Amino acid sequence: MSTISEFPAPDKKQLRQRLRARRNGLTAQEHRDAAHAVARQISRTAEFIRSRRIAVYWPNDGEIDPTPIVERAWQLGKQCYLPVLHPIQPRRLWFVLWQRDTPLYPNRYGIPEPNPYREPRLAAPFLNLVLLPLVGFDANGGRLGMGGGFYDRTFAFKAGDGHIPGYGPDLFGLAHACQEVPALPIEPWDISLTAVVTDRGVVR
Ligand SMILES: Nc1nc2c(c(=O)[nH]1)N(C=O)[C@@H](CNc1ccc(C(=O)N[C@@H](CCC(=O)O)C(=O)O)cc1)CN2
Ligand SMILES: Nc1ncnc2c1ncn2[C@@H]1O[C@H](COP(=O)(O)OP(=O)(O)OP(=O)(O)O)[C@@H](O)[C@H]1O
Repeated sequence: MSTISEFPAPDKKQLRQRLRARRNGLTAQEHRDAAHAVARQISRTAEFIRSRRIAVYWPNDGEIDPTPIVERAWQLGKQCYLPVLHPIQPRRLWFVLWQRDTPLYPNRYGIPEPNPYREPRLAAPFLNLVLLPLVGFDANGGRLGMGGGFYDRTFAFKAGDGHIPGYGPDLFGLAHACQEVPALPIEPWDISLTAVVTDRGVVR
């Protein structure tokens, strides 16, 4: 019997709704404070300091706003990339360079993204660090995303048969501290995170 199946799988869809409502219930001031606290935590990590190419995201639906860390990265001469929905492969992401003056266009979910045919594009393995938005997390590295499996598919190369340990970017999940839940089911396809960064600290 596998350990995974011994956990009663909580209704992930319901959990997602509850956690999304929770972070959307934060005040504008709480969102700003959390964004700055998370930026401060990230900026101190060895991973951030050594990274030259960092994937971030455009905040959506009450997610931690990465703007303060993007500003910091730009000031330090690091390159930031935004996820772009892959035009052909379902539920995979491309990463496209995002500079101060890069025009952005809403994708099918209304999330702004750069034009992948006009701006430089980077394959996922060549990123050094990826900041990814979480809907929920637990103390054991369990994670809950929007449910599309976009990040799981895009970074599946970091695990499984034939993978090279340490190959590919570090992955930091970003979340409000209030997104923590006691236990999430770990699914076979879940990618493992290097750390979860919240406004309260870094959980490795
Ligand atoms: N800021 C941000 N950018 C991101 C992601 C993300 O989670 N956050 N993604 C991470 O995967 C990718 C896009 N995936 C997404 C998946 C679902 C929804 C979403 O809002 N879904 C709606 C249903 C929309 C529909 O049915 O058309 C919902 O769940 O309410 C948004 C983005 C790439 N960019
Ligand atoms: N590497 C993969 N190959 C094929 N299908 C996958 C892979 N990873 C995830 N999936 C599928 O994607 C779906 C969504 O997965 P899950 O609910 O774990 O998404 P999530 O982790 O919340 O989303 P995201 O990765 O976008 O943050 C699942 O039905 C799963 O079967």
